[in-house]
Order: sequence, then structure tokens, then C-alpha cells
Amino acid sequence: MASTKKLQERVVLGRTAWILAEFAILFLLLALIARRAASPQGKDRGATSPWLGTLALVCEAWFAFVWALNMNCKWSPVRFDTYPDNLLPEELPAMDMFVTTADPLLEPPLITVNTVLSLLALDYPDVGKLACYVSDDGCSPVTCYAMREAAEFAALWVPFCKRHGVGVRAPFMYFASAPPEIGTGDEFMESWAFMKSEYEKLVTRIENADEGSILRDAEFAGFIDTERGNHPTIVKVLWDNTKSRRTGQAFPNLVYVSREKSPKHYHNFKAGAMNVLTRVSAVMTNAPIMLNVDCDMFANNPQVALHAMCLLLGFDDEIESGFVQTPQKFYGALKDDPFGNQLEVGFKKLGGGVAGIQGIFYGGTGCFHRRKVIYGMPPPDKIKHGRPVSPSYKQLQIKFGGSKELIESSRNIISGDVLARPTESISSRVEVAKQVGASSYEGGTCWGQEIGWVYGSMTEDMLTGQLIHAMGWKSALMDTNPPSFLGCAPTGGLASLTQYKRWATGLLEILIGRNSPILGTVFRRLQLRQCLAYMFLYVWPIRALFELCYALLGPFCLLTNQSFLPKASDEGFRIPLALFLTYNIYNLMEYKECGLSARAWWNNHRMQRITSACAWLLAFLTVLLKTMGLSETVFEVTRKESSTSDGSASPNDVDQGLFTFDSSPIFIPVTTLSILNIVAIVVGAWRVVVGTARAAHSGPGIGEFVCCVWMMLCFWPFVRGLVSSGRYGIPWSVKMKASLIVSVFVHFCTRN
Ligand SMILES: O=c1ccn([C@@H]2O[C@H](COP(=O)(O)OP(=O)(O)O[C@H]3O[C@H](CO)[C@@H](O)[C@H](O)[C@H]3O)[C@@H](O)[C@H]2O)c(=O)[nH]1
Ligand SMILES: [Mn+2]
Repeated sequence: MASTKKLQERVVLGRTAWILAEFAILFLLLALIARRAASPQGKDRGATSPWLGTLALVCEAWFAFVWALNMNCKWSPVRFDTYPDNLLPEELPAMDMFVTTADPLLEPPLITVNTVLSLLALDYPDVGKLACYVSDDGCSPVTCYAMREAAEFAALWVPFCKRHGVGVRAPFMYFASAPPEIGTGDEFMESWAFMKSEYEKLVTRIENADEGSILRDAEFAGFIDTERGNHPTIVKVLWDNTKSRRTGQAFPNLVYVSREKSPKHYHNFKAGAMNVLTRVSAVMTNAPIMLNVDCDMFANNPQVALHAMCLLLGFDDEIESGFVQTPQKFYGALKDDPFGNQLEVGFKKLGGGVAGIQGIFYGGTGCFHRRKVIYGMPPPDKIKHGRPVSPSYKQLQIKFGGSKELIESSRNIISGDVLARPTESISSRVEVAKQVGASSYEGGTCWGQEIGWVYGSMTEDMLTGQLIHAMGWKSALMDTNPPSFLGCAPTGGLASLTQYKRWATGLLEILIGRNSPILGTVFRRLQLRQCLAYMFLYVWPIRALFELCYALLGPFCLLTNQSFLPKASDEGFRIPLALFLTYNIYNLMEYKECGLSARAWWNNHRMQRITSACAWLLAFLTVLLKTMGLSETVFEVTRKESSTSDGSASPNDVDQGLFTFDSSPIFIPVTTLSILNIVAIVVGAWRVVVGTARAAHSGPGIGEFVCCVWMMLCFWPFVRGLVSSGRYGIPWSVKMKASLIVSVFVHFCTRN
């Protein structure tokens, strides 16, 4: 019998004042454009020369377009409230949980261990319905060993968590603070101290694990003579839950998977790994719900699966929640977000806003999927007479590939017979699992196209989610308190810029590819406003071009004694002035409303300018080269800080928020802009001092100076990097290249 009590509620949030402010900004942008457009050719579009005015006009028109996209995203936000107490335990479906890791050095196994432990300890009435699968693209025996140790530790950890109602079930986080004092007796203190020492032993074992001695253990013989990019599939059942029922140690199944790699096949990075996990789990436990997290994203709220079930089961029509996504949040985050990558306002304002359209974007981690949606099933309203037409064996074989077991399991999912869980122990399924984990398995099938995680973009998450929306599904945003999952944000400027570059590359790949959202709206069921919401992110690399052009106008005018903005004495000056003030105050207020500091706003504003000029611009070039067939795009994995500490800045690391540099080309664009602005300000100021500035009506005015000074402030970490030394200084090679570009620019500016 279905639960009759309310499981969830969709609350529409009001925001009239914000909408008025947004219209004010839009109006000012349009006024700026209109003024240029109306100015007769003779008056040069409000600048000193026609082409300068036209260029400014084109950029400003683009900014207005992007602003309209932004307004669309935030227009009608919603919140979903969940009531897990109203769930009927016997109604809860089984759930497979996926964790991906790719590199034991960039992603220390201990981090993955903590994530896995937090999942094994989740609250769920019948843990026999849960299974955890770890994909290791690094094919590292140390990672596998760490997982085995984790399974052993879980036998102590899970009962401890459940008995004492532990709040945070990732041990590194739990033990980072002193034991809770209220209502705890001697017995608790004793087991707390015991668990802590057991955890410390686990940490020592994992941190001191050396590959040589692990390989001598017969259990890990499968790793002998393997290369990361060339090895057969390894599947190890580290904990078989059917056994635990006998011993009374109840926690979910744990399976380690390292998919086959061979130089002959392209592996599609994380999307490829997710598809192997989907298939391996299909032949082992075949749960109708799948949760996926990155290796650093531990479950911070033990009730998270229950909250998600409220959204998956709680609508009259399943179409409302094709998937359930939690916002990405981070632990040990640096104060005031120096690298602009904690995305708090982004998730709250954009995420909440898009949730009110067709639904929040899929973010790659902290997401609950329906397996049938991943299998390409359209929402129920498209299926006639309640039950879908059963596809034939042949049809399934073409789509899902040759494994008989996989075809059977997918038939169960498609026909809705999801309760038919395999009764035999999962250990007996290892050989089949290896078969579907092979790198040749997908050849000629629909995996990576209509089924599973979709290939062709570095941001496989956005692409996969978008295609789910294009099938007609909606998605639900789940924002629990305490937060559902916590991960690490990259610390450091380079890591952060590299991440933004990957994202921007992936987003542009989608925009111009055959899965472009525009096609999804025209030919499929992607709602127009949802399409525009996707576009707002997908145009990042294109924004970089316009922002770069506009950024060059200020320095250009100072260098050539021209202007592109109205003079302070001019009536029209009030438009850009008001725009500048309103826009920045609006953004500041958003940060304030989210409980963040003015400093956090400034850091994010500044980093967005830097990200645009460095990461988004390089992403544009990368995609350009790929389109011309000159290079391939690669997924550069983000380094995760080791989780032995609680992640907060230690006292000797007060400089953590400072930018560090190396000779990476990603630093060249902003270094160039920094030098250019300095040169321009010096030249401009010199003209004013010696009085050779042109007559007031044509030379640069306060507007152009403010542009250059504002940019210098935005690029301040780089300006300081120009004169600092060591890690905090920009290397000479980058400075030389940047200077060269500046000289060429100055030369062309001043040629005539
Ligand atoms: O070949 C690969 C590369 C990566 N990963 C895993 O993918 C996850 C995300 O990688 P990370 O370097 O942490 O990227 P982030 O930029 O932090 O990830 C965000 O952006 C990605 C898309 O670019 C999404 O896939 C992620 O879920 C999302 O958190 C990690 O668990 C990796 O282990 C693999 O399994 N195989
Ligand atoms: Mn990550």
C-alpha cells in the first residue's frame, strides 16, 4: 500500500524586489545600447571612432543577452521540503551507490575510504537493499587494499554509528572534533576512544601501505603486471551482505571495480566509469535507484537516502523527479572563498531558480537517479496504457550489448519488476560482472548515447542531465539541513582555473555538438526556459571573447588618446555610472542574503573576471582546436587534499588563500591584461599631467580610467604576482610571453 501521508512539498519562493532590481539593470543596459544605436554615424556611436563605438555596442548587446539569460534562470525559484518520517519502511526501494576514483596520488585512497564508510553507515531500514560500488580508474592495488580495510573497519564503525546516532559518518570528520559531551555515559566514552584508536590504526595501515607488499598477498594477485591504461577488468566483492546476515553484522555490500583499459579503446573518463558501474551493478544487485558521488563527497547527513526517497516516491507522477540532485557543498572551505569556487551563491540562486523551471541540472555528484531513466525510458505520460511495451530480446541486445544477464536485468527495470532482486549472493556474479566491464563491451551498443552517461563532453554530468530533461523528465532539488554531502573544493588558483577550464570546455562541446539544447527544445521535450538556463552556462567560453574585447577598450583608449564612454560632463554618463553601481550592489546583496561577507563577494567577482580571461578563453581555444581535429580534450582530475586533518587552514598555512603560479599557459592572458592596464594607466596619466590630452570631448575621460583601475583591482593577485618571487611570483617565462603580447598590442595601437 502506498504511503498516504505527505512526503514532500514544493514551495514557490517569492522575490519581487530582486526581479525589480534585475529589470533596472536590464533597462540600464538597454539604455546604454540605445544611446549608441541612436547616435548618428557622424557622432561615432558614442565613441571617438565608428568602429570603436560599434565594437562597444556589440559587446554591450551581448552583455544584455547574458543578463537576460541570467534573469531567466533566477526568475521563479522553488524549494522542496521533505518528510522522511512519513515513509513506509517496507516501501523503500533498493539503491546502488557509486563512488568514482581515478588516481591514488591526486585522490588519496583515505579520502575514498571515508566517503565509502559514510555511505555504508547510511540510515536505511533494510541495509540489505543497499550496495556500494567503487570504480577505480587508477587500477591501484593500494586503493583496492584500502577498500578491503575499509570493509573490515565498517564492521565496527557502522554498528557504532547506529548505536550512538553519530551525526557525521565519515570518520576523519567525526574524529576531527572532541567527543560530544551531552548525555554520554562511560560506556559511550569507552567505545568512542576505542573507535578513534581503531580509526587511527586504519589510517596508519592505509598511509603506510606499499604496493610491493600488497602484491605479495594472494588476494591482490590480479594487480600483478597491470598498467593503469592497459589491464583486464578487476572485480572484487569486499563485503557480501548475504554473509553478514548470518554473522549479524549488517551493512551494505561493497564491491571494488577497475574496468578494463586498453590502448585500443577510448575510455571516456568519468562517463565511461559510470557506465561500467551501471552495468556491473545491474548484474549484481540491479537496484532501481542509483546514487553517485565523487570520491571526495562523503555523506554528511545519515538520513540523506531517506530524504531522497521522499522526492523519488512522493509525487503523484514520477515525471516530477527523474533524478534528485543535492547542491555541491564543501568542507574545510577557505575563508571568504579566495578562489571563487565554493559556488554557494551559484547553487542557491541559480540552482534554486532552475529547480523552478524543469528542474535542477545534474551536477555529477550527490545525485539520485532512477535506473530506468538512465536506461533511456521516457516519463510515464509518454507510455500508453500504464505499462510500457516490452521490447524484444533482440532489441534489448542491440541497445544493452551481448550479456544475457544484463539483458534480463534491464528487462526487469524497463518492465517495472524491480522487486525481483537476485537472491543468490553477489560473489557468484563476479565473472558476469567482469564480462560487462570489458572495454570492448560497448562497441555497437547504445551505451554512452541513449543509455547511461552520455559521451562527448568533459562535463558528462550536464550533458546527461540535459538529455534526461529532453526526454521530458523533470528533476528535484534536495537541500537538506545538515547538508547532504560535502566534498573538497580545489585549493589554489591553478587547480581552480584548471577545473573551470575543463567545465567550460565541456559546456561548449555540448553547445556546438549534436546534443545541443537548442535541438532538444526544437525536436524534443526540453522546455524553452530550461534550454535558456542551460545556455547561460554553456556560453561561458563565448562570454570570454566579448569580455576580453570589452576589457581591451579601456586600455586601448588610454593608449591612443580616445574614448568609448560618455564624458563625466555629459548627460549620458549617468547610464554607465548607474549600471556599474546597481550591478555591483545587486551582486553584493546576493552574497549578503546567502549569509556571506562582502569580501566573499569581491573575491568571487574578481575571480570571475580572472576565470573568464584565463580558463574560459583557453577553453574556447581548446574546443576550437578539437573541432579542427588538431587535439583531443582530456579530463584533468582535480587534486584533493588529504583528509587526515579536518581540512581547515592550519596556522602555518595562512597563505592558503594566496595565488601561486607556475609556467602554465593558463596564466598568460591575465598576466598580459595586468601589464597592459598598468602601461595604459601610466600613459594616460602622463598625458593628463603634461597636458597633451586631446580636447575634453575626444580624449579619454574618467570612464576609461575607472575601467582600467577596476580591472587592475580585479587582477590584483596577478599584479602582485608580477613583483613577487618564489611560488607567489609569476615565472619569467610567463611574464616574457605576456610582455611580448603587450608590445605587439601597443605597437598596433600607436602605429598611426
Ligand atoms: O577518468 C576519470 C576522471 C575522473 N573520474 C572521477 O570523476 C570525479 C570528478 O573528478 P574531479 O577531478 O573531482 O572533478 P570536479 O571538477 O571536482 O568534478 C565536477 O565536474 C565533473 C565534470 O567535469 C563532474 O563529473 C563531477 O561530478 C563534478 O563534481 C572524481 O571522483 C574522479 O575520480 C573518473 O572516475 N575517471
Ligand atoms: Mn571534485
